Amino acid sequence: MMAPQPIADDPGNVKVVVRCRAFVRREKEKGTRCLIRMDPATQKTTLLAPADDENSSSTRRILDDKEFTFDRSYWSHDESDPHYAHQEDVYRSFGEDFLDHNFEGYHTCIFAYGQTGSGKSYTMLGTPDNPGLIPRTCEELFDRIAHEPRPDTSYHVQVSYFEVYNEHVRDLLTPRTTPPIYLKIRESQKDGVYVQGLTETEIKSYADIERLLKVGDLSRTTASTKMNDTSSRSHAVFTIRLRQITHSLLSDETIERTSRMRLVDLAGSERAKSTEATGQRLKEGGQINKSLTTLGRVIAALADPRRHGTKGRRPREVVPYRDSVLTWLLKDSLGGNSKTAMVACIAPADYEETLSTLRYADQAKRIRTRALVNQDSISAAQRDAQITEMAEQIRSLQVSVNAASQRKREEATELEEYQRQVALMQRLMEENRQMSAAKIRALTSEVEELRPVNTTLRAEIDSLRRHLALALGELKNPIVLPPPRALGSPDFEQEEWFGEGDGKENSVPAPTDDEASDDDSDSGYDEGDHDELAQELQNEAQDFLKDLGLFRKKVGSDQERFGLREALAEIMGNS
Ligand SMILES: Nc1ncnc2c1ncn2[C@@H]1O[C@H](COP(=O)(O)OP(=O)(O)OP(=O)(O)O)[C@@H](O)[C@H]1O
Repeated sequence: MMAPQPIADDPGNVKVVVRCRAFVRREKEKGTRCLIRMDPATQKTTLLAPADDENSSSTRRILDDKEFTFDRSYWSHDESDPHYAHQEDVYRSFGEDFLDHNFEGYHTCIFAYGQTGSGKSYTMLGTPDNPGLIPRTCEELFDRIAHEPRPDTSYHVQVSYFEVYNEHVRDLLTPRTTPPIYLKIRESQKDGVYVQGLTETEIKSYADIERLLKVGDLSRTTASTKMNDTSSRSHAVFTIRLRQITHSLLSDETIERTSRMRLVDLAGSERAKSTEATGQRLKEGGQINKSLTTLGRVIAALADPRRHGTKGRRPREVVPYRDSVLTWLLKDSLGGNSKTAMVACIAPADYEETLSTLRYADQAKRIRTRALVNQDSISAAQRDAQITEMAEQIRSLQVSVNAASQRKREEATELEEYQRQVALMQRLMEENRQMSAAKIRALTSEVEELRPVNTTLRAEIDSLRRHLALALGELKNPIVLPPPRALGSPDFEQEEWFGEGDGKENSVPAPTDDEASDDDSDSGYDEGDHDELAQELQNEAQDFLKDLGLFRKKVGSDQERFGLREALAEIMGNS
């Protein structure tokens, strides 16, 4: 759809009305005097200075009567008064006009301002018996749609409801959550300032709206303060969006009007002293006052006649919309494309607070907005062109969707490949694990097989050691045997003699001349031969022991590698 084209520019001032409520029980009990006078003929509102004993001002200044003139002054203080303004009167003389503007295609905004407990919620929402501006406007909206239908027009109504609490935006048409969900504020060329993700509900009847209002009011942040049992601690913004699509058979033209009606119930301005607030209430009060002060600065900047900056005058002052969430959201309604009204609600017996409200309202009177009819009209030919353009758009979107799904498919293939690789890796790892287990099993059985060989070898080593020890002992202390002799030979006697000799046992016989000339090797008892043999045996034994050491080491390293600690430790212990 094309952006709505303005067909009429209606610069006008913000409409300001004031409403004075009745005494509440607390005030009646105190026997408070009413400080407000209203003249129905001139729409003048007079704030009377309190008597000395009623003066709550801390400075005890001399207070004067103050007079203000507004578009309307609603006297809702004394029901017996012929000029008493009922809820119906307020709607008929003021709210109804704004509904007319909506049907004409203008954006509108009505906001209620005033100190805490001054009657803002009563004016905007009212009670089931005395409904206020919001329900009355909605009821009449559907009444008009039902009873004055133009056969060539179709109507579409959407509503949204949110609150600004402690500088956060919360949807009132969704259930409360803990922690609360806060929505973001966005600004765009086309839509201006808007709340991102806000629920916009299509409405078919007033009954739907009644239901949604109940949901929203239950969700709204309220609390009991000294000034009001059910004090609204947030600013609540109820928005109705009306789309009227008219098709003229005569000109074959389609006209679409889109208008937005904002109905704002602000939180009450308050003095901590009057509300006796502490803790959370005091913090809320601080935030409420902060956003209302910013609203005051925005109003002051917009009301400043110099802001339109003609030659030689001071340049246009920057309006501090962005200094609070509330003013940012109401930017368009306060100083832009909107017909706007303010209902200043006042309590009948609070001079200071009422004076502040009336001054605020008096300043708002000077704000000028430039309301436009938000209308988009297209001929049949344009509509056809639009349809063609949209069809083209759909086609290109289809291409994007296809490309996106192709990308998705590719991503899916990549994912599949990844999963395949992971599976492969897992399989390889499993195979490795199985191989290691098999190796360990094989080594274990090898060790088991070697165990008896090992035992045998140990036994052999032991016996060899013993042999070696004996051989060495024998070499060191040889047993001398008589030389072999033929039986009956003449030397036999001599041999005996030799045995007795010099009485020494095992003494070496003196060699004969022949023997002395003989080579040493002939003798089996040569000392050098003994040493050599001993050395040889020793070396062999050492080699053997070295081999055994290597074998042990091998078994030890296998034990390390394959973790057969216990089994091998046992083996090693045995060896
Ligand atoms: N015009 C009126 N006629 C009768 N009672 C009224 C009128 N206006 C307000 N009241 C009563 O005054 C009390 C305070 O009104 P309300 O809750 O509307 O104040 P408020 O300005 O919205 O306060 P707050 O800022 O704390 O939310 C309520 O009990 C309400 O019923």
